[in-house]
Amino acid sequence: MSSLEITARGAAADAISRHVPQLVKDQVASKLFAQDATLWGDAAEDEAGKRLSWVGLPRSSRPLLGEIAALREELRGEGVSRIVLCGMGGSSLAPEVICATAGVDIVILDSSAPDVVRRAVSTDLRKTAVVVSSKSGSTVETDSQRRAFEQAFTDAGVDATRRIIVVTDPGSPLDGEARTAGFRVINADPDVGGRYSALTAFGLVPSGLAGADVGALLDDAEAVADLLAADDEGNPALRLAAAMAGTEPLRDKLVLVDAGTENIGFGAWAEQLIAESTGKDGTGILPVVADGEAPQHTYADANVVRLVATGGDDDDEGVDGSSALTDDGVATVVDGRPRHPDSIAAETPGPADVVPEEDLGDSGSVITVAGTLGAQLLLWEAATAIAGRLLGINPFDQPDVESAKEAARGLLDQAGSAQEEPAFVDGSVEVRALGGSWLGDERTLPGAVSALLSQLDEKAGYVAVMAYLDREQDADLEQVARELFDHTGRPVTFGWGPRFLHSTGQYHKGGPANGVFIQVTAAPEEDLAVPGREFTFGEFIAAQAGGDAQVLAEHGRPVLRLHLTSHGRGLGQVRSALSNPGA
Ligand SMILES: O=P(O)(O)OC[C@H]1O[C@](O)(CO)[C@@H](O)[C@@H]1O
Repeated sequence: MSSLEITARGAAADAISRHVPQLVKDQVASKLFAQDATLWGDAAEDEAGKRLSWVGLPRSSRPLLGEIAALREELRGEGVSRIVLCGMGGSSLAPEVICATAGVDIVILDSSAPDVVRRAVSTDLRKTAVVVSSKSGSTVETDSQRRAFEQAFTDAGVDATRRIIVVTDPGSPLDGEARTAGFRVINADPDVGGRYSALTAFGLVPSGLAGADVGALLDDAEAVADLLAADDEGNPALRLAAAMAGTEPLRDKLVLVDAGTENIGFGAWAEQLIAESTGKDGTGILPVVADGEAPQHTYADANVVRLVATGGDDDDEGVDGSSALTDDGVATVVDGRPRHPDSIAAETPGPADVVPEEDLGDSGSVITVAGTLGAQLLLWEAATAIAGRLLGINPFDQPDVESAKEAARGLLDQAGSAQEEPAFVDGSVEVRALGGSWLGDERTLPGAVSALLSQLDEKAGYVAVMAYLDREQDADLEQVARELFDHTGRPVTFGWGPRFLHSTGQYHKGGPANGVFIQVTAAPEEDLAVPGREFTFGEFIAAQAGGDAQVLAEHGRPVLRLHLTSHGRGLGQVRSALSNPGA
């Protein structure tokens, strides 16, 4: 029996009733799984035509399993007990969730901060194997990380060609370079985009080498593939897509709440999939990852997704617009009675009765999702692609990401040139304000935070905190997202830089122009050279932050740049100012 369950309340249930019949009528599910590239309109057809192979991965990825198992045994035989994954966005987010959920260790290196890279390359090197994953083969963070590891292995007298495994598209720049250098290379399916690549070699190789049961992951995905391809009102992908992107007016803040799911860190993976797929042409769905005890997201544009443990959650049973898989197929619950969609469609052609708004408690729109990780990876990929059709956008391109990379390259070329002068310095924090004259005559850090928050659109806005720091050692900073939410009553996202540039970065620049941005950077304890390159890791991450801030400001977004000249003291000041805005 498959274990995929979607229930919905309020506006989300109403959206399901309103949109799913048409999606069934248009045969969207079966066309998607037949890789029909016309589903998103003419402008998207070319890109979609080379980005749909993921629908077949539960089967087409099977040949990888033997190769991964053999490689894992070979490495263990050589004393390898530590797997490091160098990769950004879709090249590392899935393995992080797969391994956390499987309870196996893996080190994810998705940072260009010198202190973070140094820690990764100088720990247990003799027991370490490194997977270098990059679909394009041209991501500068990943290339720099590889260079650092290659140098470290050489310095330690370890044969790097025995310890570096490369995953990349056939024919990418990295493919050729790695084979020439003698590294093992595993090619991935080129017709799958990064954020849809969880069930390709990008998700499976590092996870399998770390000890996760990737065969079971494919089994769980395969168990629901036919259900997700069915033109049927009980299809969970159709329901989730409608609930995500079909509310009227659109509730475009999708709050992902860990409400007991066994899929650890799932929100961080879904965040890139949803934000980078939908955040363009001035529209999109903003994932707001609310880990832990979620505060009440009761603002009118919130759509709350409760990720519950597989096996269901009795809070919402018997509620309209829900679909639950049972042994005998799919039942949709209407008026508390399990009914097959066919019988419902016959009897109730219009929207099924929606639970009255006043009965919804705090949130006007709630979606509850349960399912194994393998099943949910395929579910959310299908739902996001279908949501793109409902939003009228191409879910397979990321047009605005390149602009930030280009700006970063430009700043690297000027590397060493002094950054623009700060507006002022408060203790150990340099303060810069971009994207308008909103700072006014504020000359304290708390005052600057208040000035930025005064730009926040109270009906549709969000705050994005972007910390180019060490997500292990500075992890506590993430709590400011909750504190800023409590203060503003508006959604707050928190991203570690440059990691978020490959996740929500597209949305920040291409999505609705209603974000206000707080960027935190720091001088490294000690810089680190990038072997063979004319810049250091410290110069690179500073250029990434500067480039992103520049592009955001060019898009008219207000950006508050906070640079710590002394890590400890500066971080304390920033924590205090963000925890008590206007204090
Ligand atoms: O796997 P690559 O090509 O290194 O790209 C990493 C990530 O960067 C992006 O291309 C842009 O953010 C993502 O779509 C992708 O997952």
